[in-house]
Amino acid sequence: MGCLTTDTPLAGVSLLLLGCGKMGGALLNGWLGRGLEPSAVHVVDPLADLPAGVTRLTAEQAVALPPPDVCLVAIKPQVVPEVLPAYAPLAQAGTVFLSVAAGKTIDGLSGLLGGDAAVVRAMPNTPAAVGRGASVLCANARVPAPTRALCETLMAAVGTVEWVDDESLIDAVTALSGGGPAYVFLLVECLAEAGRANGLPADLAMRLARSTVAGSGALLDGSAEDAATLRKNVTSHKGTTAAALAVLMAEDALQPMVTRAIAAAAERSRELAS
Ligand SMILES: NC(=O)C1=CN([C@@H]2O[C@H](COP(=O)(O)OP(=O)(O)OC[C@H]3O[C@@H](n4cnc5c(N)ncnc54)[C@H](O)[C@@H]3O)[C@@H](O)[C@H]2O)C=CC1
Ligand SMILES: O=C(O)[C@@H]1CCC=N1
Repeated sequence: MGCLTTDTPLAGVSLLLLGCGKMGGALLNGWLGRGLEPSAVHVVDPLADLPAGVTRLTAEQAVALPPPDVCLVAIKPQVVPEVLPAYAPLAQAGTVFLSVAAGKTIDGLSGLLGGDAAVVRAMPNTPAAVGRGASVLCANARVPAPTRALCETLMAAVGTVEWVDDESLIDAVTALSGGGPAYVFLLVECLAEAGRANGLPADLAMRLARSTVAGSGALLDGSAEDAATLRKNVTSHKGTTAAALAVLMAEDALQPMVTRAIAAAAERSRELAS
């Protein structure tokens, strides 16, 4: 297993990526930016553009090489059942499979890898590309403590990490933080469109929407206050924000809609298990 140090925690870790699209690529960019050596990374992905120094392999080549410390599974959930069995020899040789595939359960993944694989199921999000991801991890009993620590080190290198023992929670995690960046970006789009509808030039509205959401995220991140307090700090008594929040916080407005959206995503995650 790769040697971990606090200075360069990713130095010496060997990695195989199955899939280097939006999420696999975001994680890889984050890891390379934090000291992972490109020469220690092999990727099986027929289509993705790869960063300089990273080697592309076929599945046959990947299983013929010495087993990597970690195999990241970042292919679409729908192709996992047909793709994963070819990598069973790596599982038998001690590689831990770190899967970010939505919905795919630890038992299901382990079964595709021969039945007794060490599997960590993770749900990250794309801000990992800039070191600001949020991941939740869950491991099976076959993952020894040092391997668990290695997976935590990898995910912690690109953002916050939390562990859960109850794997069923990962469906709601997927709905909230896995897809969460999309909802925030939609808010930017909605703000920009609302600004345009209220008379602003479209490009100015989009610039204001982007910097308002990014700035609010930075303020939230650096603040000891909770989100409700930061919201109240903006809201003057009988002022303009209060007028907007009366619409957004009406009984049938944003909260029930967001709760329904998260429930729909969690249900889709459960469906993707099979
Ligand atoms: N995009 C996101 O924000 C997040 C995605 N995920 C999960 O990450 C996984 C990947 O999703 P995305 O990156 O969004 O999809 P994507 O379509 O961008 O990437 C998938 C990649 O897999 C490659 N691929 C297809 N067949 C392959 C094979 N047989 N062997 C190796 N590579 C193959 C494709 O060429 C593509 O580059 C999914 O399981 C998804 O649930 C998890 C958290 C967030
Ligand atoms: O939309 C999806 O299924 C994946 C999982 C979380 C974010 N993207």
